[in-house]
Amino acid sequence: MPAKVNLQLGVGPIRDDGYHDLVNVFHAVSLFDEVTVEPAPELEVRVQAAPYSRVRVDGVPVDGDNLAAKAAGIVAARLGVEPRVAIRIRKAIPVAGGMAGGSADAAATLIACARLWDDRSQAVAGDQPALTRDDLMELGAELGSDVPFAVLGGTAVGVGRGERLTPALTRGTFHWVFATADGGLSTPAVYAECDRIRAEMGEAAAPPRVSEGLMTALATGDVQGLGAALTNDLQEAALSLRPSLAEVLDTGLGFGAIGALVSGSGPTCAFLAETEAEAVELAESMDGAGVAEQVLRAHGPVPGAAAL
Ligand SMILES: C[C@@](CO)(OP(=O)(O)O)[C@H](O)COP(=O)(O)OP(=O)(O)OC[C@H]1O[C@@H](n2ccc(N)nc2=O)[C@H](O)[C@@H]1O
Ligand SMILES: Nc1ncnc2c1ncn2[C@@H]1O[C@H](COP(=O)(O)OP(=O)(O)O)[C@@H](O)[C@H]1O
Repeated sequence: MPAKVNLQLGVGPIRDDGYHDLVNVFHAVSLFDEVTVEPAPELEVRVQAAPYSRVRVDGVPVDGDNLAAKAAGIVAARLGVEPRVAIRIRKAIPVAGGMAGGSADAAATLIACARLWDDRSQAVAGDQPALTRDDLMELGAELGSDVPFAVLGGTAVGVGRGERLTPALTRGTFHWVFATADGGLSTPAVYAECDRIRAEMGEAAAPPRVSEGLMTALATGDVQGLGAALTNDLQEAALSLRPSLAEVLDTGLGFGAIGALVSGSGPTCAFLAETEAEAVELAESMDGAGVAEQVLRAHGPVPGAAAL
């Protein structure tokens, strides 16, 4: 189940329900959590770092608060069964890193549970599959704004709170380097800091619009154009809460990254490289500079969550 980076995160005014209106261009990258779901006497969640991964999983809940457990509950309720499953999560996506690892685990669990409980529901529903991918994306939106994209994958434009998706046309593969940070950032805290800074500056948030330059760069596979078009309205807030990220971004740009930004609410920073070979070089240089907890490499776009 892939991680994501936001190629454009346009944050508009705060809505009555407390969410912000967004233009959120999601891009799924080849950094995967692995989730297995098996029948069990009762709902159970186990979380560990994936083999060869140094992800710190201590902050991840192993009870009903885990997004994967909530996903199992929501599918069970829809199909009229009990959520009696053991969910095992092997994490390679940084936790609370702005790469939507929890959403990836939730998407995987939605798909796995729908498949596991499909037989019973088919008896009720005839030849129709129990739940289509669209149904699962709808259920996912109840779990979190990023979950529908984790089901869909690829590259997509999200509006509303980020849950209403349209796939974007892309050409080719893009190569990324990610610099993780020690300790996560809370998504609500970063949105609140963005509001605080705007209020302090007396700025009224305008409704965000999709960047045409970004869409053209994606459709034509123009890496330089993509690098120039990367934007994140939460970046200033993430930097305000974690000033050390400025040095991380500067270091990557200094080593020749053709674009750099904080991924979503951070603190992971994303760097675009011209080619795979340049990504390897950039990752080595970043590693040597010692400004990141961990340096990871990935490519995108990749498909969304899938049952194997
Ligand atoms: C910022 C983004 C960018 O993709 O993700 P991360 O970088 O954290 O992974 C998303 O907008 C996060 O999506 P997700 O993590 O699913 O958030 P949710 O559970 O829906 O909401 C958590 C909290 O974030 C804030 N929130 C979220 C979405 C939105 N459009 N406006 C908001 O203000 C609200 O404070 C909300 O209570
Ligand atoms: N399966 C899960 N994996 C990771 N975090 C989870 C999960 N379920 C719930 N959480 C909680 O959600 C928070 C944010 O998770 P995550 O999706 O990793 O980051 P982000 O929202 O920054 O992309 C974590 O700090 C953790 O408390």
